[in-house]
This record gives sequence, C-alpha cells and structure tokens, in this order.
Amino acid sequence: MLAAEQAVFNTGTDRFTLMQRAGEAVAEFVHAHWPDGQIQVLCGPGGNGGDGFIAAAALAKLWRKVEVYSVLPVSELTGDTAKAASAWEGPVHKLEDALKSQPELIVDALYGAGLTRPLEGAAAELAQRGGRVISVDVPSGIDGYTGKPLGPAFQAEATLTFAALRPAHVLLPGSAFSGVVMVADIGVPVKTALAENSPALWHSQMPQPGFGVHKYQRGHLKVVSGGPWNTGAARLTAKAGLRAGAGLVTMLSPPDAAGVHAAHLTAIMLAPFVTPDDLAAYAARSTAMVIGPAAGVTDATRANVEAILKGPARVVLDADALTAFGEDPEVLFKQLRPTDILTPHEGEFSRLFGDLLATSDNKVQATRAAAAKAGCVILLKGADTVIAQPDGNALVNTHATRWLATAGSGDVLAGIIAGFMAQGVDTFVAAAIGCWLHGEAGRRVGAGLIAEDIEMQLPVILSALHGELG
Ligand SMILES: NC(=O)C1=CN([C@@H]2O[C@H](COP(=O)(O)OP(=O)(O)OC[C@H]3O[C@@H](n4cnc5c(N)ncnc54)[C@H](OP(=O)(O)O)[C@@H]3O)[C@@H](O)[C@H]2O)[C@@H](O)CC1
Ligand SMILES: [K+]
Repeated sequence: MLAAEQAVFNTGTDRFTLMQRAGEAVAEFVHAHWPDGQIQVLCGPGGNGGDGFIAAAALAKLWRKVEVYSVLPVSELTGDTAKAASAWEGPVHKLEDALKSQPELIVDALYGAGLTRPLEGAAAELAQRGGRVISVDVPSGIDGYTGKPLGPAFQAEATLTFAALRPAHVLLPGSAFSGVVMVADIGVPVKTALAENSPALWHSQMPQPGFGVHKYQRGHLKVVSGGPWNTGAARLTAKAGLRAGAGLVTMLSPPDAAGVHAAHLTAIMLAPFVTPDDLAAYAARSTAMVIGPAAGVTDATRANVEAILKGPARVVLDADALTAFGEDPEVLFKQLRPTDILTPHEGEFSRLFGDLLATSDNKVQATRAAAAKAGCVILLKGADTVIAQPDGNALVNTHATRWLATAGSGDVLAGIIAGFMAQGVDTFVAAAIGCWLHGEAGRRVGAGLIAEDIEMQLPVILSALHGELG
C-alpha cells in the first residue's frame, strides 16, 4: 500500500489530492447509506483528521447538519490537515465537547494508519460512548496492521477505507470493530496481496463438467482412513469430496476397518491398504488425496504421508497427519510440494511452526511465513481463516459462522478442498472455494449444525453458483 501511494505521488498526484478524494468518498458513503440525522465529525491531528474535515465540508454542502470536533485547535494543525481544515467553514469545537450531546451519527476521523498508542482522555471516552459510528479508514483505537486494539476503540457500524483492505478489516478482533467495510477507489493503483474470500475471486475457475463428460474426467480422490474405531472422520471427508464434484472417491482403509466402512459407504468405493507401499501405489493412480482425519498420531501415519508425497497426486494434509510430524516438522517440509496443502487449526499450527503466530504482526503474516517455510499452501483455520501460498499471496475468509466450530467440521473442509483439487483446480483456489462453501453451508444450517449437515447443503449452493437454480 505504501509503495502504491509512493507510485501515485511519483506521477505528480499530491497527498492533499488523495486526502480530498478520501474525504469526499467518506461524505458520499455516509450520505448514501445514512441519509438522515445530524452528524458529529471527530477529527484527529493527522491525515485521518484531514479526511474528516473534507468530509464535513462535503456533507454540509449536501445540506446535512454537521458539527466538527477536533483534537487540536485549528491554529495548531499543520500541513495537509491544516489545508483540509480550511475547507470547513463552520465552527470547530474542542473534542471533549462532543461528549455533551448524543448525535444520530458519528464520523470517526480521529486516527487511522498513524495510530501509535492507546486512545486517552476524550478520545477514549468517545470510543466507549457507543452510538452509530462510521469510521474513516480504521476504527480509531485499532492498529490497522495487526488488527488489535491498543486500548479503547470505536465500535463502528461501518468503515470506509481507501484503495485496499488492511489486515484489521478482515482479521479478528479488528474485523469485529470495523463493521461493514467498504473500499473507496481514490486513484491509488494497488496491487495488494491480501484479499477477502468471495466467489468473485474464483467463480470463473469453478470446474464445469462439459456435455458428455464421464466420471473419470472429473478426477479421482482417495481418502486414507484411520483404524476400526476411528472411521467416521475419513467418511465425512470422502463424502464432502464427492459432493464437491470429484468423479470418483475411494476410501483407503486398513483391512480391520473395512467392515465398518462397508456398512456405511455407497457411492464411495472401498479398498484396503496395509503398508505405505500400498498407499504409494494408490497415490500413483489418483489426482488428489487426503490423509490425516483420525489417522492416528503414529509412526505409521508418518510413513504413510511420506509414501503418498512421493506420488503425483496433490495432497491435503490435515489433523493427525500434521501432529505426527510435530517433533520434526522439517522432515515434512522437505517433502512437500507447492501444490500440496496443510490445513491446521491453531494448535496444529503451533506444533509445526512453533510460536510463529504469537511472534508475527498478524495472522496473515504468520500464515505467509508458514507457507514459505513449508513450501506449500497453508490454510490456518479459525473464525478468520487465512489461506496463503509460498509467494505471499493470501486471503482471509470471514464468510463463516460460529456454529461451524463442531466435531468433524474440519474433516468436511478438507474433503471439499480435495474434491476441487481432484478436479484439477489450483490448490490455493480450491482452498478458497472450499472455505467459502463450508462457511456458506454453515450459515445456511445455523444453530444445531453437525458436521454431516455441511455436505448436504452443497448441491443447492453449488447449483446456485453454477446458475442452475430456477
Ligand atoms: N497516506 C495517504 O496517502 C493517504 C492517507 N489518508 C488518511 O491519512 C491517514 C493517515 O494519516 P497519518 O499518517 O497522519 O496518521 P493518523 O492516523 O491521522 O494519526 C497520526 C497523528 O495522530 C497522532 N497519534 C497517534 N496515535 C495517537 C493517540 N492514541 N493519541 C493521540 N495522538 C495520536 C500522531 O502523533 P504522534 O504519534 O506522532 O505523536 C500523529 O500526529 C489514513 O488513515 C487515512 O485516513 C487519506 O487522506 C488518503 C491518502
Ligand atoms: K478512524
């Protein structure tokens, strides 16, 4: 973002022009979505406050009743912020006076990208006052880069940011403070490597079975099962993969668990394996594989993973397949290919990558660093799931629901992703599609959701995405 801004300055666009565009975008946004009510505009001492002064002037021109409150007296403002303040012709009140009345709308233009310390005094009290807040760039009090509150922070109903999303808009807890986030184009050509997951990103890459296609052309997914007392997880994975569109799905089962599977499986095929060599042979004839759900944290699982990774199939490694390498993750990293994917939750992530999450600036940076280290795609699960690939490309999925935090939910996610990989979809894209579908299915079921419900939602969601619902 900063490099992009510099590029615009280099073309002769000065920062004040960008501030004007930003402030006017705020005014348009506020007026379009909250067309009634008097407005308190709270202005800070820097660029964020400058946007606020421009917005106040533009809102007044739209006949809105506006009052402006400033951290500093106008005489003490400098640079572009002083220039912006001169656009506002009405009185400028002291910030603490804003506490004397409760307006219908509050435009929070106190601090944005330049927040360096916790809010104090009147700013802190205003953050805690409540009310309908529209924040400029980032809710004041939230660090835009880490997404963490430094102290009291404004709880916005909506946030208007400029040029590109910042981590705080998509990562918890910042995303919860931001409300609905909109990005205004202010003429900064951003080539951001951070996006929020949505069908717009990958809709055109969804596999479309052509007319006359047969199942062998839609990919063959194989899922490795755990032992006789641990078969359910792999079945959740396999069924989800089949729903996601893999032409064939085979459950690879230890012989003593085959009877359990046989009693449950219908469209999914069943085949036995005993040794890692057996799995290597299966891997040679499949397009994608999943290993991990209830596989067991054992040396055998490690050997099985290593055998599969020697073959041509792209691999989803989840759950026990990750923990099994917890004592020696480098061994695993050496064998992974850029087209494989690890899908850890935070516990599994820390087993493989130590304190990377705690020591990184934010979850996106941690996941990027992990992807670079492991040399494959990483999907770090959570309410704000992050997907990153080794080159740094990353996205955050906020399309989810708390009801998805339930047993087996992750096994289903692994299966959906693998189902798309089996059909030839790029691994990063498959992860994005899988994560969004998983979230959408969870939202449709809501309270009471169990893992089995997720794949049952997929036909109607997929048909809608393919435009096949009347
Ligand atoms: N870059 C661009 O091209 C564009 C940027 N734009 C806008 O500019 C914003 C960034 O502007 P900015 O860099 O001036 O930072 P901003 O957030 O206004 O605050 C800095 C001031 O606040 C102070 N301060 C910090 N924390 C504090 C605290 N807790 N309590 C009290 N004071 C505190 C800090 O003081 P210091 O820490 O130096 O003592 C400094 O004086 C950005 O978010 C966007 O809205 C748009 O116009 C479009 C073009
Ligand atoms: K702000």
